[in-house]
Amino acid sequence: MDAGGAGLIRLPDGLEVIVPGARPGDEITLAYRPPQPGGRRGLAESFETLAASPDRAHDRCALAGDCGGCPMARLNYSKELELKRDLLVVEPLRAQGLLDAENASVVEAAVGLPEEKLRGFRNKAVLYPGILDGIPHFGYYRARSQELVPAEGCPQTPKWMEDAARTLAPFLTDPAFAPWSERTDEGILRTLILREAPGTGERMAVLVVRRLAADFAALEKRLIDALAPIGLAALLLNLHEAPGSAVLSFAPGSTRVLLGKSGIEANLLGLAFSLGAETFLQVNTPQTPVLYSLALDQLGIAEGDRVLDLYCGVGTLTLLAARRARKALGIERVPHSIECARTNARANHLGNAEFLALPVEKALEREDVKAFAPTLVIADPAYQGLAGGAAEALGKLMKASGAKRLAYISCNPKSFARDAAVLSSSGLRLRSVTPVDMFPGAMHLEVVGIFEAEA
Ligand SMILES: C[S@@+](CC[C@H](N)C(=O)[O-])C[C@H]1O[C@@H](n2cnc3c(N)ncnc32)[C@H](O)[C@@H]1O
Repeated sequence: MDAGGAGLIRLPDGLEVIVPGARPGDEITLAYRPPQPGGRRGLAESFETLAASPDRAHDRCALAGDCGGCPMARLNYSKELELKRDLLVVEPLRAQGLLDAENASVVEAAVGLPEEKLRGFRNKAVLYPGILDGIPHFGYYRARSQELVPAEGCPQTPKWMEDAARTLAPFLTDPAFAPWSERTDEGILRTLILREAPGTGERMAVLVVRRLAADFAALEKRLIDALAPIGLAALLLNLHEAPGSAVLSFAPGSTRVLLGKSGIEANLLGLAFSLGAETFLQVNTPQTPVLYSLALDQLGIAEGDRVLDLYCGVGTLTLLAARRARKALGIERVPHSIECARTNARANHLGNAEFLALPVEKALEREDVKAFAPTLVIADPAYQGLAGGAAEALGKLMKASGAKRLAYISCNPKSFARDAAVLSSSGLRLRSVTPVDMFPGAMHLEVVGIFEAEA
């Protein structure tokens, strides 16, 4: 398979042909378009399966072929984990020269979900409205397009989220709730965000609107009544007037409460966290504590440690680390997340956790951050990884402060491999890489990399 989840055939002359929909182990006949002159890869125009791969799964997702979000859901789960580990994690590390004879076995087997948790694991769904063949629906966009695929039947989505979407769909024919079109800028409703707080099960819905219709107040009452059986703890309205594909508006005053509270309360590994409309939290409920525990256990926090948590969001890992350490310092560039982190620290009576609202690449150059002199570091960056010189600056800071270990959690093994090469050349040894599957079915793996300071 290629890294996008399509089948890939290697011909004896070294050329490759991409066969979307085919799986490793399938026996097929195909017609294909050869590569462009100078190119290496051709594309299948059609294919016929003579014998299906023994690793094919037929019952994991009925939408897998149509929606394109989970190309791996047509394989059995153990094969999916094995392939994703090799394609997404081993290959980029090898390309960076990090898997030499000495380091060949640093990549562990991928940690997957138990079979019974492969359904309904999402705690967040971002659904788009649309009218398909005259019928109103909420759904996901088909991979690499803005074509709507109705969400009904998506195995990742909990049933109550499907029920909420089904309840609201008929309202889409009301002009005060009509689907917004990015192309024409007509309509009202941009997205429906549904969230469920891990640990407590509290439910939230956010209606993101491009504009408010004059008669929205009348509709509001009917929406609230219709949603009553869903048992929402929070129903919010987010006014998002800017063009573009950002899911909601972060502008002050853009979110108001229609029903219940302004946020929901989560409990993660025994600590309480407030979730607002826009708060970042890992989307996979059963796998989040697995990921965090693995990173914190492998970091090996002792009572006297000073833990620096980079890209800390609302302080989830900072506070979990603070519970085991002498002091923890979280750094994050979104000021609102830092406010939430401070509130979360107070709510959990963790007075040994502090937070700074700064871009990491700038913070690592500051004297007060250097003076914190961490003994251990956590980094959990966004897709871009330790960007803007942060990898080099982190290597220097860890050396200067004599920090023992770094736990680097990454949602993008490619930028992880790039950063691992920089960190390795600044005196940190890559001890282990554990892939953790946060998105079964999708071509995605999270990794936890542990780096040790060389003696
Ligand atoms: C993958 S999230 C991790 C959040 C947190 N560790 C958690 O598990 O909930 C990455 C975080 O990095 C923040 N971020 C992105 N770029 C940043 C930068 N240059 N400096 C600081 N924070 C940044 C994002 O706002 C986001 O909260």
